[in-house]
Amino acid sequence: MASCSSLSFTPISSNSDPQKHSFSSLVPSYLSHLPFTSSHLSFSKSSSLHSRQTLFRTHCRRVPPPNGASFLVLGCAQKAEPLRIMISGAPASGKGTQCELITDKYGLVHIAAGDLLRAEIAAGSENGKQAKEYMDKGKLVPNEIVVTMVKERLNGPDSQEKGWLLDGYPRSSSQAKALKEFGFQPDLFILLEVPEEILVERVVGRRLDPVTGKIYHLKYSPPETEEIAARLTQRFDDTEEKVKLRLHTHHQNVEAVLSMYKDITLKVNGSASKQEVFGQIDGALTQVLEQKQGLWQHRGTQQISM
Ligand SMILES: Nc1ncnc2c1ncn2[C@@H]1O[C@H](COP(=O)(O)OP(=O)(O)O)[C@@H](O)[C@H]1O
Repeated sequence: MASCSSLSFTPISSNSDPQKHSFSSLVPSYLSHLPFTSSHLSFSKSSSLHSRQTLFRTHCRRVPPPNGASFLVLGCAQKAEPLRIMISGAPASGKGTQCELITDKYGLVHIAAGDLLRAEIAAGSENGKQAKEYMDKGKLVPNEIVVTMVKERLNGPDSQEKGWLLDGYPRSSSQAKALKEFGFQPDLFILLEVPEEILVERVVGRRLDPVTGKIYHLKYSPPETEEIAARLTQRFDDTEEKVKLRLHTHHQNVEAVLSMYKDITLKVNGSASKQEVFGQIDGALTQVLEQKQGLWQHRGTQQISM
């Protein structure tokens, strides 16, 4: 349901004071189908339009009198639903880099299945111990561990409010189906495509600065100082042997996942520069946002004029 940050009703042929009326008495059944609830509405003696959130539209429309009273709906600012995006690609295809650029611009909550699993390992939990055995072999961690973990993050209030960017999930059709059953449907599925020889080189040279969280590449994006160079770490599964296993797993599963999202898939050449890759993704996200905005405008107009 859309949220309406504030709506003011001002009676125009009634003597009544809107503040004395409850939502249900003031706005009976003829408005009850509007895409917001009474808890989202506020009444005001004044006719000002308050808007506290990022809003996409306002209305100024006279509502036909159903029961003698006549109201001018001065403003309903609806918030379109936030973006829900999935990003997929082989190991080192650039998901992390693009996720950073996307979240910076669109404010989505970044949920990376691999990061959630590494956090479990770092915490020494039972799930983490089990997950590590699979990750060491470049295999998918069982759904019993991954699905619940991801679902909980998607259900978090931040993800619900700001929208989400799901990275590295789903990696199999069963994971995609589980997500669908829980009612999570993305607006766009981004697939980064990079030739295998580039991927292996990227993975083997990839390093992490544990202090800043920044990712470096020994050849393509070397650390700025000797001090940083000295503290860089390598992910335990970023070796040539393990990345080949991970690539194998990726190729085994990617087609099945893609087939579930084929209508909303954006394939991007991930071997282009990071700005070029982001340019394509950004263009698609802008379009999706415009479509969502248009949809809400259409729905709102339809419902208000009923
Ligand atoms: N959705 C998932 N389902 C099962 N296992 C996963 C999932 N996401 C990540 N993993 C495990 O974590 C490992 C690291 O994942 P990730 O950090 O996304 O790196 P990459 O995509 O480069 O392999 C994977 O090789 C796999 O073992």
